[in-house]
Amino acid sequence: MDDGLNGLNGLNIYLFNTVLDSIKQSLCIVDNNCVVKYWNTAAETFYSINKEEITGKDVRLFFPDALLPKVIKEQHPFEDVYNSPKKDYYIVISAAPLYDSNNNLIGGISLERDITDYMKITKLLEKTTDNLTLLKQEIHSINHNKYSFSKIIGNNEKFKKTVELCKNISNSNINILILGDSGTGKEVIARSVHTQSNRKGPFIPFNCSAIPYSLFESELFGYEGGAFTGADKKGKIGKIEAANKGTVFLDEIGDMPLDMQPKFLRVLEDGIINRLGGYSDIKLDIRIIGATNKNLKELVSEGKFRQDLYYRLSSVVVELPSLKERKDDIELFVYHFLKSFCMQYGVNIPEIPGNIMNILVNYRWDGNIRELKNVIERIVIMLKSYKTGKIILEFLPEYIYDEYAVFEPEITDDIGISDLNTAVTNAEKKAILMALKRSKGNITKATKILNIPRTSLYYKLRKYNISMENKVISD
Ligand SMILES: Nc1ncnc2c1ncn2[C@@H]1O[C@H](COP(=O)(O)OP(=O)(O)OP(=O)(O)O)[C@@H](O)[C@H]1O
Repeated sequence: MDDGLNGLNGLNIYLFNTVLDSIKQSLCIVDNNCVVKYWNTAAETFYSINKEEITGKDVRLFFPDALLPKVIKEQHPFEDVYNSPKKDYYIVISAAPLYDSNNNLIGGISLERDITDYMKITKLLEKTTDNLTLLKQEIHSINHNKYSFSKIIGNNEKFKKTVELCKNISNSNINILILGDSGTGKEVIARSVHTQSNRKGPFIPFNCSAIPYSLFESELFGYEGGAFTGADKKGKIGKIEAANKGTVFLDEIGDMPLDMQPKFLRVLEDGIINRLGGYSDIKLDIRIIGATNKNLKELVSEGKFRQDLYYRLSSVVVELPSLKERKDDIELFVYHFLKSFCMQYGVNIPEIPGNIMNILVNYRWDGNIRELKNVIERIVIMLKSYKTGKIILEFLPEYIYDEYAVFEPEITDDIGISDLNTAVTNAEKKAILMALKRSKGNITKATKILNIPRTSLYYKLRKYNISMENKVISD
């Protein structure tokens, strides 16, 4: 007769132990009083509890929340129950009641799969996925908010006040007129206002001076199918309509043709447009930002710009200072653009020599920030191609360095009477010095003036011990 777990003896026990110890999962067998009858080697290793220690004892003494007592009580199997029996360890338990041949409950068995490594990898994966999501969001926000007030550079007080004003009115629907010379950042400001406004529609720029008169109306207001010869049969929406729920940026607004201005005034007043060749009004939700480097008031007095349009446009007028009015920001811009172009071109960020920074700070910058940005890009490109590792004066565009280059060698007329060889030598030295003076120390130009190869000039400089130390432009 089978007496359950207590019926295991001799060979049976030996075989039983060998089989169960070869299982890689932790295994525990208890009798119907929850007393441990078997504890395999894998369980010993995982829980650091010896067989001798636990066998014959109530499993609840070691594991108060063990699953086996529940299995025995409910006589119900459990499969793949997730548990973390100790910190940073994870298992999946399956447990079932055990019955003898007469179907009497004799105990329970549990098998535990160690999934710690799997859980660690899963957690790592989750973390990596989270990081990836964050990075994606970051990239999205960088790409979509390429223009935002936080990216606008400038510590100049006048400029900071202007930016503050723009920030404050971003959220309202008020029209803005931005005044400033070319390259002072009018479009950057307009785009930042749009980003900050949270208007759902797009930012549509339109340059009033870049569109031929014949296309102006159809480009800005759109047209109905067949409105004019060559027009698309389906018609086309104009820039203003395309910016519905967003912002239209009208650059060079002073150049808007006079006969277009009443039509545009209607957009400003009622948000209504009529496509070219169309009869129905199209109501839009539009914010207008205009910009110009011209004196609009003067254009009004000359009759080139409608006064009512001017007043309507200039609810808020923002004036951007030119770069020479914000000299205190030039160094900041230089370092900002240097860093960003070095990253773009894969060049180590170099120091800027004091004399070069001096030139950059004192230059006129008629083209404002755009011009400065282009000069810094040029410097970085030269740095990359010439692999000098440092910025030299010749990297500056010629029109800038010519203005600042100085080379004042001492040229004496007192050659004196001497033998012919000495006289020829002295004359040659003088010619070289004068050529260098005229070329402001530029070797290439001096060789052209002297009509000799570059190598010859270098040879003669050494021969006559002519130092180029006073020259601002290095060669
Ligand atoms: N405050 C600023 N911070 C960083 N970059 C700027 C700033 N202002 C202008 N820039 C850069 O200078 C360049 C010229 O700016 P933007 O096109 O806005 O000038 P603009 O006044 O609209 O010129 P234009 O009248 O010729 O259209 C752009 O490349 C822009 O990125």
